[in-house]
Amino acid sequence: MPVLVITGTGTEVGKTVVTAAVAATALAAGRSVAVLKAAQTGVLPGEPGDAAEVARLAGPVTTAELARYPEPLAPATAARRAGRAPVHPHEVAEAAAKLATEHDLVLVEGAGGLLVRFDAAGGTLADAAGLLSAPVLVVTAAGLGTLNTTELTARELRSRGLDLAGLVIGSWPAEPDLAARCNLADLPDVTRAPLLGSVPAGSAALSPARFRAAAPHWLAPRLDGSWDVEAFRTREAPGAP
Ligand SMILES: Nc1ncnc2c1ncn2[C@@H]1O[C@H](COP(=O)(O)OP(=O)(O)OP(=O)(O)O)[C@@H](O)[C@H]1O
Ligand SMILES: C[C@H](N)[C@H](N)CCCCCC(=O)O
Ligand SMILES: [Mg+2]
Repeated sequence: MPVLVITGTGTEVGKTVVTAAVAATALAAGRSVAVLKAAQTGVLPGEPGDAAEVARLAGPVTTAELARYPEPLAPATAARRAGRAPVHPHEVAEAAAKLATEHDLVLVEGAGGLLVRFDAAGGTLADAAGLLSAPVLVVTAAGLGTLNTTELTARELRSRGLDLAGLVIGSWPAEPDLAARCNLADLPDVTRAPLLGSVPAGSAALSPARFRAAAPHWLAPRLDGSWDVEAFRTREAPGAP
C-alpha cells in the first residue's frame, strides 16, 4: 500500500515542510499524492492547517484532515477539553487506506512526536502505522539534543515491529555548528536507519515555484514515491537497536 507515515521527534521539527518536500518530489515524478493530517490542533476553523500548507508549497495534492481542535495541545487533550470526539488510530488507518485506493502516494502526518496521544485510550500514530503496515519516516532536528530523541523514536518503532523508513532533518541551518555536522554521521549510526535528506532552514518561506524546483534535491531519490514496501524494511537490520 503506498502509504508513508511521517512522524517526528517532537512538534515544530519540520514535519509539515518535510511532508511538502516529499509531496513535491513525488508530484515532480508524475505521481498523484494525498496528504492526510490525522488531527490538527492549534488552528481555528477556516484557517489553513498543515495539509493546506503542504498543498501551498508542493502543488496539487488531495488534502484531508480527520478532526480539528482549536487549542494547541496533543489531540487527545484538545479533544477532551473541547468536549468533542477524538480521532482513533483505526480511523486514521481507514482514511489512509481509502486514499491509497485513489492515489499513488498517501502521506500521513501526525501531531507532534510518535507517542502523542490521539484518544483517551492512548492510541497514537504508531498504532495507525501498525494497522496500515506502513513505513514510518522520522523528521529530526539538526542540532544538539537530537541524538537522544531520534534514537528513542527509532527504538520505539522497532519495539513495535514497525518499519523505520529513514530520517530527514527538518531544518538544516545555513551555518551548521559542530553538533549538527557530527550528527550527519551520528544520527544514522545511533538509529541504524538511513539519513534520507535534509530541508534547508527557511525553505517554507520560499515561493512555491522555488520550493517545488528545489525539493527533489533535498531528498534521496527513493523518497519520490517509487519505493515498494521492501525498500523500507529496516526493522530487522543486523545490530538494530
Ligand atoms: N526547513 C524549514 N524552513 C522554514 N521554516 C521551517 C522549516 N522547518 C520548520 N520550519 C518552521 O518551523 C515551524 C515548525 O515547522 P512545522 O510546522 O513543519 O513543524 P511540525 O513538526 O510539522 O509541527 P506540528 O507538530 O505542529 O505538526 C514552523 O513555523 C515552520 O514554518
Ligand atoms: C499544537 C502543535 N503545533 C501540535 N499540533 C501538537 C503538538 C502536541 C505535542 C504534545 C507533547 O509531546 O507534549
Ligand atoms: Mg506539522
